[in-house]
Amino acid sequence: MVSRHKHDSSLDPLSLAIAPPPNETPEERAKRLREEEEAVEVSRRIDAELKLAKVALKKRKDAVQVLVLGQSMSGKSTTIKNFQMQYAQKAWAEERASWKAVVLLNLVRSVNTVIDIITGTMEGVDLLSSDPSSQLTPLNETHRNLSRRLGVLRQIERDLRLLLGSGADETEPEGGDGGPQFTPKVQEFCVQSSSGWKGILSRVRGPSTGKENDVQRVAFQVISSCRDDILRIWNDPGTQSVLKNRQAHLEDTPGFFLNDINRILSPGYEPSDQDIVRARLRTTGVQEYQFTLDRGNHAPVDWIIYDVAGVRTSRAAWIPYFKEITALIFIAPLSSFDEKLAEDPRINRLEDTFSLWKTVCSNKLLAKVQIILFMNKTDILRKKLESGIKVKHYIQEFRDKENDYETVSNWFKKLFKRLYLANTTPSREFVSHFTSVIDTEATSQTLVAVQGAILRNDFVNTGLL
Ligand SMILES: Nc1nc2c(ncn2[C@@H]2O[C@H](COP(=O)(O)OP(=O)(O)OP(=O)(O)O)[C@@H](O)[C@H]2O)c(=O)[nH]1
Ligand SMILES: [Mg+2]
Repeated sequence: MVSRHKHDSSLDPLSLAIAPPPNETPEERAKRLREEEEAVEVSRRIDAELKLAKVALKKRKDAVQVLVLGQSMSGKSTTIKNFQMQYAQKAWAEERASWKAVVLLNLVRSVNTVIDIITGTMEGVDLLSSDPSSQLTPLNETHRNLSRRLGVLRQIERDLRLLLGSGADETEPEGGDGGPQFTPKVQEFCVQSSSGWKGILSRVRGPSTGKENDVQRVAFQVISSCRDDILRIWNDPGTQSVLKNRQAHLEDTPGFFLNDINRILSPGYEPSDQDIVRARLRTTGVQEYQFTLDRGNHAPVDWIIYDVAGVRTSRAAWIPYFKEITALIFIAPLSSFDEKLAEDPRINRLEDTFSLWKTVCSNKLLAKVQIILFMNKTDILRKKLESGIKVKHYIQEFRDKENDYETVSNWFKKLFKRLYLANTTPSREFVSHFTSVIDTEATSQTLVAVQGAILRNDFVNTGLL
């Protein structure tokens, strides 16, 4: 019969290994016990962290994940700002002050553009056209003096750009043209940041002190000291006539704040919601925003929205997100029918958008993803058409149709729908909205509709409906 031996630690190699030394002094014993306690504490902490990571991963998997896509300047970040304003009011309020530096940068950039055009005209260097009639200018010595005095704003623009990082530059660093298709440089551009604007916030304000950044403070002072000169040069009929002659419609360019200069330079200025949606800062890498959407009687739902860079060289960074997402919002700026891509002036911007749209609709990884089209910048489209710009001069297929807003916008919608139906997976519905995402009130209605549609679709896909 086999008898059970009482456990003998002298026979157990593990017990032997961790047993205290035979001649341990009281100090050594105290030290050993302290170290053992610390080790237990570290292990407990790791367990807790692992548990938290697991919960976070599950939360992420359960979240509604939305990718916002479109070419650069289409209005992706502005759409997400609307989401933030509506559903993440605390973060929105905390970040408000950080937009001041962006507004100031946008403002000085417009002034510097005006000065570039004026000095170019005065020196006989035609910046925007080769029209010989433009050599006759209504400019004089006053313009020259004002431009010279405002030269100090060049340094202010440089300082603010440095403060705000690479997104403050409209041009991409050197690096090849990927074309409208996705290039294979995924890793290189896949810079994930979960901080979004918070990164900028901490750069603009001291992260711990919350005090206004020196660069921003000096910029505000210098721009304030130039206010009268800026107003004189901007409101001058000669300047306006030169700008008109050069077809430099500054008022319609992103981040235009020259008409708000008195308000912006008043003491204690803080950007309004409208200022923030109108401010322009290019997205670099991928930024992530999280919201919890309260749904009245239903359980709240977590949302993760990804904002990506739209320039051609960054589009490869979109692909890894295709596998994760629930829905994709595609932003198509309709007003761009007469513009060229900044990164490749040979390509019409609307053609690039159509080409991207086709690629997205036919992408196999997105076969089950709900796609929602925002036909954006309708306010600028309307203005352009009313000012007499003819669509047929840029898109021949439009032919001799009426050049009014209703006809043009509905014709564009038909083109998007036709491309969609020819390329999408069967039974996926075509969902589209005409938008002007700087109109926050109208956009909030659109977002409610989008939210409902995405949740409904998600429930159907997960078998909950
Ligand atoms: N007038 C008008 N301006 C808009 C509209 N949508 C966006 N904008 C402006 O256009 C500029 C560019 O918008 P963003 O949201 O930064 O563009 P984006 O698609 O994120 O661009 P990238 O980050 O470069 O990819 C901003 O100054 C916006 O205020 C619109 O519907 N109407
Ligand atoms: Mg952006």
